[in-house]
Amino acid sequence: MMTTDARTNRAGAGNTQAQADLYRPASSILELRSVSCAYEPARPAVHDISFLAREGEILCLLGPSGCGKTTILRAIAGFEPVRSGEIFLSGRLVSSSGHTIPTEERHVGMVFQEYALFPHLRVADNIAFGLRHLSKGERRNRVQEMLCLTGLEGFERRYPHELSGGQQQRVALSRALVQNPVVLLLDEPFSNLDPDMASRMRQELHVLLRRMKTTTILVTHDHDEAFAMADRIAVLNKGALEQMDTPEQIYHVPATPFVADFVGQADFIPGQVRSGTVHTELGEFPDTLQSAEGASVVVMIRPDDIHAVPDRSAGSRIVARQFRGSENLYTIRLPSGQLVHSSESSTSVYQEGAAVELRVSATHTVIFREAPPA
Ligand SMILES: Nc1ncnc2c1ncn2[C@@H]1O[C@H](COP(=O)(O)OP(=O)(O)OP(=O)(O)O)[C@@H](O)[C@H]1O
Repeated sequence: MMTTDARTNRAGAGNTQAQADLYRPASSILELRSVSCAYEPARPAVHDISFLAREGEILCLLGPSGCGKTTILRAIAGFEPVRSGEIFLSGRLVSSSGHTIPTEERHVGMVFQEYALFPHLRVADNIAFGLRHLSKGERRNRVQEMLCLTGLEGFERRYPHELSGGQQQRVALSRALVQNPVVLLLDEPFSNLDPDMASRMRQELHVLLRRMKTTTILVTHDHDEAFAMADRIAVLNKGALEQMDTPEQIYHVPATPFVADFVGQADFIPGQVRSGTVHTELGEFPDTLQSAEGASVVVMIRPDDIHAVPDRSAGSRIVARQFRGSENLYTIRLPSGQLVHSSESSTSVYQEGAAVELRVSATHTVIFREAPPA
């Protein structure tokens, strides 16, 4: 398999004109330019996708089922041809319309939901599978190094069926990482683990990827997972890229109502623009859209920006309390009947029906022309 040097050389190679055409300066490890893929000609599964991943970056593809996450991952791996657009790995053109470099020449590492370990091979042999070109001694050293990094020392002689789900996942990761891939592709790698184990594995993997400085593309439909793992998140909807940004920006400054709604609890309060200000039942907000006088807009507010204070004379009422361990999430009915949410500390316990005054912190409110479809 490849070494770091081979990677650098490959990106800079190209003695003939034909080769030169296939290479471009490696400003990024992975770049997609206006990529579209379709299983059926008339219905693109992903459409006009552009993004790049920098060296060592952990990038999450986040979106609901069927939005095209796996298709993008498969196109990067070379399993899926692109209809139009280009994919570059280390500056090398690997996919374009009518041109697909085979998977085995892309030097990508992959871990799928079901891990796909070889059941008849012991842990050490599973990890060493892609290292057959190395000498026996070198192979042993590399496997030992991975066992140590992933905490699998002592398990090398076990078969996959003798391991827990979390241990199997570590073997799958080791098998991918031991080959020093240009990019590591992870497709919902925690979906087969129970919540506690998934959370532990997320933290372990994060530390490991940081230590190895491995550029990683992680597919998930779970926004908490994306927030916990990613340097940047690409939010997808119906085959299109809605927003690509840091987790904080995605959460606090969503580009579209879909993103706002998908990545966390959000309330959309209707308002009217008068003299550059949006007037709503919850108060006034600056109109960042610079709408026409009298225009109808909605204000997106997160529960952490709405603070509920008990006040017998207030017109809003607590409808429900959801205890979430570190916080209470309250559903509150405004005098108009609209429901909004407020997150309060776990020690602030208010009864159903209690009257509360709502204070909104305007720092993270976002104005949209319309609410997302119900
Ligand atoms: N082999 C296939 N043949 C035809 N259509 C397909 C095929 N694979 C996927 N699709 C369609 O392409 C679209 C994108 O699918 P994809 O698997 O990439 O979505 P996803 O976001 O990964 O979904 P999930 O989270 O459920 O895995 C969907 O509409 C899906 O039905």
